[in-house]
Amino acid sequence: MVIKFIPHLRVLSPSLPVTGFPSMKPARTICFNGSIPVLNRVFPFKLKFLGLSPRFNGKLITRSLSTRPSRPRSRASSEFTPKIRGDVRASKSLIEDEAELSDWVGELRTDSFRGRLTSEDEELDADRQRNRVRSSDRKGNGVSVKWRRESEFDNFRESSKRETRGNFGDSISRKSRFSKRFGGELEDKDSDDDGEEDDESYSSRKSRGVKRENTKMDSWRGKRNERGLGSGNAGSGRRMDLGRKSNFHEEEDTDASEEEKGREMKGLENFLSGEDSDINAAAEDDYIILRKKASYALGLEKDADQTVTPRSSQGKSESYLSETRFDQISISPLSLKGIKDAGYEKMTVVQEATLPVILKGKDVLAKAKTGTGKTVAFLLPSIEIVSKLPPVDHDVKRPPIHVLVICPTRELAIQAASEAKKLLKYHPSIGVQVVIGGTRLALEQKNLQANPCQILVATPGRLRDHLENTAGFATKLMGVKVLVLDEADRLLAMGFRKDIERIIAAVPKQRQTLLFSATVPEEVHQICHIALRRDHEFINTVQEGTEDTHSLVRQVHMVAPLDMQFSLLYVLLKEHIADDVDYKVLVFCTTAMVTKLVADVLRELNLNVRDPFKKITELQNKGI
Ligand SMILES: Nc1ncnc2c1ncn2[C@@H]1O[C@H](COP(=O)(O)OP(=O)(O)OP(=O)(O)O)[C@@H](O)[C@H]1O
Repeated sequence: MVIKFIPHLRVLSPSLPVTGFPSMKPARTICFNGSIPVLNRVFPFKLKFLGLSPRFNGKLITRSLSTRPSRPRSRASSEFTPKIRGDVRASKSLIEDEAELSDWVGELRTDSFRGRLTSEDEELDADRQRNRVRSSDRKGNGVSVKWRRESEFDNFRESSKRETRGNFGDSISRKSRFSKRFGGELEDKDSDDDGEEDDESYSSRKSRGVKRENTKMDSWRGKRNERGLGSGNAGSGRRMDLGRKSNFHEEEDTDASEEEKGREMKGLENFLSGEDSDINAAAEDDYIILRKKASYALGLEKDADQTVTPRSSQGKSESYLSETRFDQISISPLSLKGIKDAGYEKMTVVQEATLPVILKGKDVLAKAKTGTGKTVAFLLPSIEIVSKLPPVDHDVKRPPIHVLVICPTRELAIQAASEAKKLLKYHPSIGVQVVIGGTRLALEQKNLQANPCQILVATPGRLRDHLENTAGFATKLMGVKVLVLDEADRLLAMGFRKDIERIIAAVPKQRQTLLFSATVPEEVHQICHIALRRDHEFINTVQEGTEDTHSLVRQVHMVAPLDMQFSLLYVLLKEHIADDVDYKVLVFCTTAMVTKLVADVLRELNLNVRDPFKKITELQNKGI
């Protein structure tokens, strides 16, 4: 039976354009340059016309998701300004990103964006807006900044579509209906340099488009009026607005050719025409491609073109279980019962290799990958050693601690203590306690006093704290028979060397020391010199050439432009959830603020999101 020691966990980072870990194999990279209609459906007025990852003059540009017209911006940082990706990243602070996201989410939370999840709702809404604003149009309101922005997006979408074609392999070489139509017209335009003709065709297009323009513009204007964003120049009309748009382009891109202008007008016309069914269809196509790519990346579907990276790098068994059962080695019946109740029957490779040696009383340096059962490997023999010691007299003022386990993190310490509790189920006289940073020292002192324990699991900083500030603690440590340094490499990498040296000095020299580590760099060797006896045994369960990462943890990374990262995250989550109803996904974001926003938006999208901050507040309230 193959046992998963680590749940199938996928690590997605929506906010990092380059998500890489040292051990991560870039199995496949997904670069996607289309727009994603997922959010368009959910937040139609927010993202509908945001072409994603456009290119400008062959260079990648990004645009902000924010639609706040009220925020004053310098022209250089205008949302319409084509930006080189690197420049944007460098110049835009996280705080700005957060502020924009915050506004965006704030708007999403308003009632006006609720309940528009169906196309019917969208249509109803659009009708309402059209009717509402038709009257305001008669009053001569100018076209809003938003309109201009959307036209601009449309143009960018177009240039993006054309220029990124081919970047996406076969998937993008299939022209979307939108780009086909548009591309075809452009070709005609290219072969025709007659400016008059351009004007003519422009004005005929324009006249064709007026009615539609009203419809679409009204919608935006209505929206803008709703939000009290001003009305522009009274009586200026559309002509002026169009002029404004052209001026904008002249200012932004002095090199814009006639062809480009024509293209803009075309894009504008397409936008004004309201024929967004084609856009949606193209976006729908792109969405399907993205979904497919995501499925392949997550291993939910087999990609005909790509070979799926085997989970086990060397094609070996994924199981870390050995053939030896726990009842085949000499451990007490009470421990065996605990093991059975925990659901363990066979030992893992590291347990099989270390248990007999530790039970013989030898010091051990064990190298084993994370998640391979190290905790049981050091706890079980430790429990056996304690169970053979004479019971502690209840009258003793400072009952000794016999086993001291040092873990690098609070989580690992809690995990080890709970594993110990499982194994101690039938050893009622042996107690286990945990002391970790981030909790109240006084509370721990009280607990140690009230419930003496023979096994103590601790993080180094807090243990040192107790050594220096808890009365009688140093005396208790003088009873240590077994010292365990779990994840020694991490302990040292996290800068606990001084603390460890202090702890080693505080426990008796006559003891057994077990040092478990996933890697054995020079620093670990140095600690071995201080902590382990010379005749210690080095047990290595990591075969040469195997990767550091657990073979059951599948890793892929995708590179996506900032402005489509949320959409991509959403698609991936939906794919994963559809595949696994008992889903558990951790999403890491750059800052606490972004984390909260992403959680809020995912919740708006009806995903079951655990609020990362709620848990912390709960723990703080409980005084932990
Ligand atoms: N012999 C076994 N049979 C089946 N499951 C086991 C066995 N030993 C341990 N496990 C389970 O395997 C999982 C991983 O074990 P454990 O946490 O001890 O690994 P680890 O190497 O200490 O990992 P980490 O480095 O993260 O602490 C746990 O859920 C544990 O309950």
